[in-house]
Amino acid sequence: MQLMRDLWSLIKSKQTALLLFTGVAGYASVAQPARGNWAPLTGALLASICGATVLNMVYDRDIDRKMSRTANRPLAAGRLSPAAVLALGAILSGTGLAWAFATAPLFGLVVLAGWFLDAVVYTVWLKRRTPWSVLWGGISGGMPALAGRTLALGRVDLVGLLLALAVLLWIPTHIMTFSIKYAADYAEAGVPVFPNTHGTGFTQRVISGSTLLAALTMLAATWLLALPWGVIGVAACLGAVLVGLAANALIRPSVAVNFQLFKFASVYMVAAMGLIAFT
Ligand code: HEM
Ligand SMILES: CC(C)=CCC/C(C)=C/CC/C(C)=C/COP(=O)(O)OP(=O)(O)O
Repeated sequence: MQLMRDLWSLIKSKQTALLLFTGVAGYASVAQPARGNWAPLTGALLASICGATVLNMVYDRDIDRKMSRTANRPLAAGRLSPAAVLALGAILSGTGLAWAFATAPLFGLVVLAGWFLDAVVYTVWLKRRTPWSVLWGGISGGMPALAGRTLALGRVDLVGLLLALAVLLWIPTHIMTFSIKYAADYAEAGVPVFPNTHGTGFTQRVISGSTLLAALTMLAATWLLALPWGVIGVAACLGAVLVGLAANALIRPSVAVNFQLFKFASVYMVAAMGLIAFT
């Protein structure tokens, strides 16, 4: 039972679910998909995302041990063998990437870009060196949405790029809010994050600016998709709530207000991508 729980926690289930959902939304945003089908979309994408995440867990086990939030993860706590989990991450990654390339080379390239930016550029190269690592992690996080759209359409288009950009611009709302709350933990582990390197005020200004841009970018995507006006209105309202929460965090900064924004950021992404997927 503990083994099952440990294996489950290796894939950061909530993060993986949201990433996969953005891929589904990108795919479903095309009314009549020209290529591919749901099996490679969900299967190859899920295996690649899980593969990258499992490899991230292996590489980060030393810093995870130093943070109270992550110290009980199975590798950090020594309950699983790094070699075995490395093999699992490699198998998942290999299967997912091979399936993606076999389905459609362009889809494979976008999935590979997401995998590489997370597993290599973010995790191995930048996370311990610079707070700007989140930029590359954010680009990686936008790749599932672009991959889904690209598989359905057979080419990269503006809407796909806007969906990926919306995820990237949403990243500060998602992770910088979180790193304000856990700044001491990150400092302890030696991971540079904006609140520690540039100060909380600067971080909050970046969050507000990029939240506004993320909401506008998502709105532009819904408009280009020619979704019904009512749906665009709902997307605008959701964006307005997100921007309002970010403005509140800027005007009346507190750990609680910030964390409220972190939580709502996930709700916003699910809802906005849901509107795109199911309209
Ligand atoms: C630079 C990129 C990213 C970083 C550094 C990052 C970091 C984090 C961290 C530290 C957590 C908290 C984990 C915990 O509670 O222990 C988290 C949670 C989460 N992440 Fe990310 N993340 C990134 C990108 C993404 C992307 C692109 C998505 C999906 C589109 C995503 C979805 C989630 C979800 C759904 C959660 C759970 C949130 C909750 O508990 O309310 N993340 N992320
Ligand atoms: C198409 C494809 C395969 C895309 C890959 C998408 C993917 C897995 C993005 C990861 C996003 C990311 C950098 C999370 C950071 O985790 P962290 O290590 O900062 O979080 P932690 O501190 O909780 O471990």
